[in-house]
Amino acid sequence: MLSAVCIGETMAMLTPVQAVPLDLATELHFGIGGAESNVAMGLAAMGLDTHWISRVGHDGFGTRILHDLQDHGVGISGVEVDAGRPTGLYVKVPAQDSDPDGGSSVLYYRQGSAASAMGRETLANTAVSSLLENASLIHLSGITAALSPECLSLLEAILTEPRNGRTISFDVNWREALWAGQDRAVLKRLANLADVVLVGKDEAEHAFGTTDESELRRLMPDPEVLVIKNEAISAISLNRSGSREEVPALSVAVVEPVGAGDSFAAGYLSGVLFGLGQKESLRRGHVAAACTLTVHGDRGPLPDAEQLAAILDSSDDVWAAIHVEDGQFNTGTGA
Ligand SMILES: Nc1ncnc2c1ncn2[C@@H]1O[C@H](COP(=O)(O)OP(=O)(O)OP(=O)(O)O)[C@@H](O)[C@H]1O
Ligand SMILES: O=C(O)C(=O)C[C@H](O)[C@H](O)CO
Repeated sequence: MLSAVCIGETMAMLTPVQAVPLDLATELHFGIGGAESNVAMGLAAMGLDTHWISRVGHDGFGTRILHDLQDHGVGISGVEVDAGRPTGLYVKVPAQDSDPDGGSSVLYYRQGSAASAMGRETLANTAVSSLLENASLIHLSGITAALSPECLSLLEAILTEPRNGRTISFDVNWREALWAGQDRAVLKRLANLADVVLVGKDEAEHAFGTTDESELRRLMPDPEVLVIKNEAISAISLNRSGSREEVPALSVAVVEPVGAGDSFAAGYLSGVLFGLGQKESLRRGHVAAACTLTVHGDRGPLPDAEQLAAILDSSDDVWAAIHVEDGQFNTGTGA
């Protein structure tokens, strides 16, 4: 059976209930957020046997994270509970009207968290090693590399193990606040050890100093596939063999962009795992991202299986006419 394993930190997430600056908030909504566990939930929603490897504190935040993941069908046998360190926390402040780029801002309280203490020795945990050994896909991200030197060495250990038929994907997931004063060159090194690399054009500038497609491929020659996402425009996959596929993004009435990259990763990687071609996999990425873009929060529900299949199989003309709003996919053609 195909199985996927995602590794990384998930935090408790607090966000003002009303769209007001944090100091004026009277109520905070309590949820959870973590890029790699978002991917895990997305892969589980696509019908894959999916597991999450991480560490949480022995506290209510950690317990909530474990329950939420289980509720979404993600296996948690590879999660350690650390009695000596807390679960990480972040606060997401919604976009303000005065905000020129309309983005929400994030405050992290994750230094010294349970997950940031993961390291090479995590691989000695028998549940963890057996999940990794049996995985068809292992998904990692650049966020983990920035959490601590121990977390970085965990990624290096996983990426340099013999593959034995496994695929390792690496989402660059640039997070500005985590890289201040750290050497971002490690991201290029890690990416070149992976089989599939995903990066947003906006992130590429920060992480690699360029958004140019050929230059990015020159900097990352080793992965079998490099996927470059360009928000509302398109996503491009560049194969090591030289082939290139570009699929336009869907037209979406965006409510909030957070989590779209994770949903894209889940959709795209589900295609890779099911053995589909690049065009089909990129389309799956766009569809999953569109579902998330039309909701508040890190993940939106997918269309039912029948509609999903119809959208994914649509002609290029129908694809170009699709508009997504409130989680509804409309083609205007009745298709
Ligand atoms: N305005 C938009 N309209 C339509 N689709 C979009 C839009 N913005 C993002 N997407 C979808 O979300 C995917 C990921 O977006 P983006 O290029 O921002 O990646 P990212 O920077 O990795 O995301 P994240 O900030 O979540 O990590 C895109 O490939 C596309 O499918
Ligand atoms: O920013 C991070 O480190 C997170 O993992 C929190 C969010 O869930 C993430 O930004 C969405 O991708």
